[in-house]
Amino acid sequence: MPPPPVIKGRRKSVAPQELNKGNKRMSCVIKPPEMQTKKGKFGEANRPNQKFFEMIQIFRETLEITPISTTDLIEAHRICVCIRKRPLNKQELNKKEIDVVSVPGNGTVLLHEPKTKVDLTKYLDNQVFHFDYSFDETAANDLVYKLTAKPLVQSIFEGCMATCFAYGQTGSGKTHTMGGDFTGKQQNSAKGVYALAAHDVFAYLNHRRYNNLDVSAYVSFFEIYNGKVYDLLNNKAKLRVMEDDRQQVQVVGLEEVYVNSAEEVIRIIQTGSACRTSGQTSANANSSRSHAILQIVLRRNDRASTLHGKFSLVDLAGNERGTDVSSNDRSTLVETAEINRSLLALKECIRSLGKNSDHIPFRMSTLTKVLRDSFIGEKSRTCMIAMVSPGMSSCEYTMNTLRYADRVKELNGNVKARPAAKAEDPLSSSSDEESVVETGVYDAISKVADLEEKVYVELQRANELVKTMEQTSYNIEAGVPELVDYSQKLLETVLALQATVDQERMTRLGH
Ligand SMILES: Nc1ncnc2c1ncn2[C@@H]1O[C@H](COP(=O)(O)OP(=O)(O)OP(=O)(O)O)[C@@H](O)[C@H]1O
Repeated sequence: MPPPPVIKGRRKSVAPQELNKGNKRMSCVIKPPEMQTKKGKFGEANRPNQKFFEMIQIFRETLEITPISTTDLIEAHRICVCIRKRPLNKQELNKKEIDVVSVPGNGTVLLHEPKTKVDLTKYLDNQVFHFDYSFDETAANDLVYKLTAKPLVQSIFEGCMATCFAYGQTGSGKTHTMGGDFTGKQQNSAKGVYALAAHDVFAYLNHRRYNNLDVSAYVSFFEIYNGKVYDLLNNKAKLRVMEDDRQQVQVVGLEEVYVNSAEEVIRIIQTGSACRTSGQTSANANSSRSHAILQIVLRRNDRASTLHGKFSLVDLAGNERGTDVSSNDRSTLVETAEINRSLLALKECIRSLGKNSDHIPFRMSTLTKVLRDSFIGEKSRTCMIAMVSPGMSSCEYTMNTLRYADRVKELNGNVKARPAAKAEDPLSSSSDEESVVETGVYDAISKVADLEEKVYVELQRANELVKTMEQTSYNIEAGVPELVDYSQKLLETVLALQATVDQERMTRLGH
């Protein structure tokens, strides 16, 4: 068996080429006879998947680990994407689940996918991913916060619209990261990204550098479930999302509470979280099927309470809903379509922001609609913390999470500011030619945009239809999956169409 590659040193600089070329597959095969000791070097031989466990251990022994720490340089990112792995939990340990995720540091994450060939030879398909930061199971919330959300807090004092997303499978640690860690069933709200950000907001508010800003802080907390907005600070009142002529999106009637200290914000978070989970049973845990959004808003102390900066912290719905279409339950299918749409739209909006694209597909979901500010203009800052569960049984979901985060990250680093418009030279014939070509491109783009809008309207209709059908007693079980499937395909077509147009435009404009 060839030795697996070694990861050395700091990210991108001294890591071996194989791991630096992007996301790679590496195979590691162990033939059965080599591992037939009853209780060998790696402990219990009666663990299910013991062979895979041993292969992963052998692989890990070759990895050079560079632990991440609070003293690491914090790089300024307009879009930051990182991965956080949680430890195996009690249940997983009891089931002797094996840990298939390695985090050697420097932003690298490896997923060791256990595979079996037709001749029953077991092997690992090792997938390598690179992100801005990667946190292993020992990383505490404050370390994750310091490198991800903390830089965004300061940005809102500079007038930015900052957004931090917690993405991942149910049970992967989104709420643990955002809302605080658990001791038994008790959540320590003071130790989550929400609370740590609130502390820093007040630290900056009281700092002399921002004394002259004359702003105050306000908090709102709401959730989006099945495309509808519910106010968590007002007994889950259902709210409407409206867009005015200037494309400004408003959540009508959303409670915005003036706050004077971090402790007040923590109390509000506790009230909102309690409201979010009230009335739920374990069979109806819609907290993992809804997106929760905490917004800390800075408003000037003028008459109009003008918006100065905003920090949106989003605990997203479990992404396994996005892939789980096997269920025949109608409401689950509708939910799935909705979560699918919002997570796809979110990815495309962040990618459009990364590409400096003029067209941001924010209308594709309620989530992206209410976060429209976050995707527009030079003053947008985004951070995505993608959580992964380490167990072998979560392997497929973990791969989905890593791929999603990777797509969000894909264009990062290649982002250039758009070049200033060239002054027109009436004597230059080539400039005439160029402008003809560009006009052609823009015509094409606007035609495709119209088409896209029409497809979107159709998509909305299809979804409305699903909802209406859901409310009737007519037996429509067979029709719903087809409709959901149809709307999903339609959405994917639209997004692909839009990606092609954006790519074309970037190429023609020389980006
Ligand atoms: N980094 C971590 N360290 C220790 N325990 C963790 C970590 N992340 C998550 N856990 C534990 O794992 C369990 C599930 O985490 P959590 O509730 O945060 O998942 P989630 O992704 O928010 O799920 P859902 O989508 O259902 O809300 C909790 O008991 C939590 O305490």
